[in-house]
Amino acid sequence: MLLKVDPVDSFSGTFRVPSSKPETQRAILVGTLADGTTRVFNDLRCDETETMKNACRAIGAKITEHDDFLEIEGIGQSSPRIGRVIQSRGSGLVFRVVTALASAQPSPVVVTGDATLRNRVMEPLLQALRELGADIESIVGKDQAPVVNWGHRLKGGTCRLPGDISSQFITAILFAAPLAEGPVEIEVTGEVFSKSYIRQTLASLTEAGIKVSASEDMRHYQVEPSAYQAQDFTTREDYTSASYLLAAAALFPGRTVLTNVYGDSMQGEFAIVPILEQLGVSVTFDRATSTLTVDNPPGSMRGDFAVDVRDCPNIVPTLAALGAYVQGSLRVTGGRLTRFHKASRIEAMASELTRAGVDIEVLYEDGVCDGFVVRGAQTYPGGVTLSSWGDHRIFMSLFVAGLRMQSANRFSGFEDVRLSFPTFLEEFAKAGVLTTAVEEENVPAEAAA
Ligand SMILES: O=C(O)C1=C[C@@H](OP(=O)(O)O)[C@@H](O)[C@H](O)C1
Ligand SMILES: C=C(OP(=O)(O)O)C(=O)O
Repeated sequence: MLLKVDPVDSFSGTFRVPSSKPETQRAILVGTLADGTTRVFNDLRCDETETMKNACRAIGAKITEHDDFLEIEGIGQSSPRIGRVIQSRGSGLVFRVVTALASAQPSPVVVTGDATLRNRVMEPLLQALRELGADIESIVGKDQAPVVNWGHRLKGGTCRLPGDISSQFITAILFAAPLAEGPVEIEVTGEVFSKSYIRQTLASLTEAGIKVSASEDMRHYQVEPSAYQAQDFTTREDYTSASYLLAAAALFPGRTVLTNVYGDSMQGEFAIVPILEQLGVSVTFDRATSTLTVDNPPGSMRGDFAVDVRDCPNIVPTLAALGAYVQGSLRVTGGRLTRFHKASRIEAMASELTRAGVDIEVLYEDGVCDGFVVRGAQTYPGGVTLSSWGDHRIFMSLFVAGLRMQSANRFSGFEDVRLSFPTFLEEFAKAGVLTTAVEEENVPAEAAA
């Protein structure tokens, strides 16, 4: 099925931002590894947090979903009692952290995932776990998922990881390190990208009572064997999900209000707020009502803008969509990590937006695609079929880009919003965005070409 989405003349109203996926996933992990009961209020319910819950249940946690909070009975000091096969579906974070945790228990475990996950880079993590004493093998022999962890425990010591492939490798070792028999040191080589996600991990561990320290440049970490302590969490808003609503608000003059917004997030994608301000859009937080108001004056988004995304990788596709309407140019650099995400996100956005008539050029550094420059226009004809490349964030970004085109577009991959933003279509429907699921064979030949 494809989703036909009609463009709109205006965008305004009140919309609810989903709770944070990274915060919810980290809280589930801490609750699982802690002794006693953890409650996670305002948690995000979506496929990828469900995958984390199921993986944690397989580790031995008891997780109950109440109306407005999760209750987790953790496994505490007992070593993880991991089921024989753990399914991480498409979630990089689940696969990487659970693979590391599986190293800290005594019997064999297979960790696997879907076709997308099985294509993602895992070799540096497996290598680092081996340096710490894990006996881990890739079943397909390419150091990718699925893996079997033979369960010879995590001894400790020093491991090395690259900083420019995925911060989730560092997060994974940090979560497992307190369970090792001795202290763990992580040395990161090369530049460290996605630091905001490592900071979120460090904050979760510190609040849980783990003895962890990090150097200022985030290239050196030390973790002592220590116990996770149960606690209550309240999850804040997700700025990657918010970015789609904020970008839509920036495409049309007027006022938009977002709810479930608290304004003190550690997520690097909070950068979408200062970026909008740079583009001439006003953003005001009201802590008393937990809302954010966007006032977009006519004539915003004019000029030449440059953004570095090395600390906010997940808004790269959103920025490409936004850039399609910047009267001047938007130059985005530092996005090289996104080629290791669910899709190669810069290539995906450049390819699909080019098909829609957008002037977007991929920027390469050291031979790898690192960013793009997009020279926007007032509008585009639309009437095209755009692929999500199997990636929820590509679908949501292209959907936003289509809102100001002249005629309806069709998109693949709309079902994938359930991974991170299950209410995406309902929220956009509040602004009058009309969507219709259509059979693929009904697509006119010229649109499908
Ligand atoms: O730890 C996390 O929750 C995440 C870390 C980041 O991964 P990368 O460092 O691979 O970009 C981010 O892009 C991903 O969406 C979530
Ligand atoms: C965090 C994401 O994915 P992953 O955990 O698979 O990297 C995402 O795309 O939102």
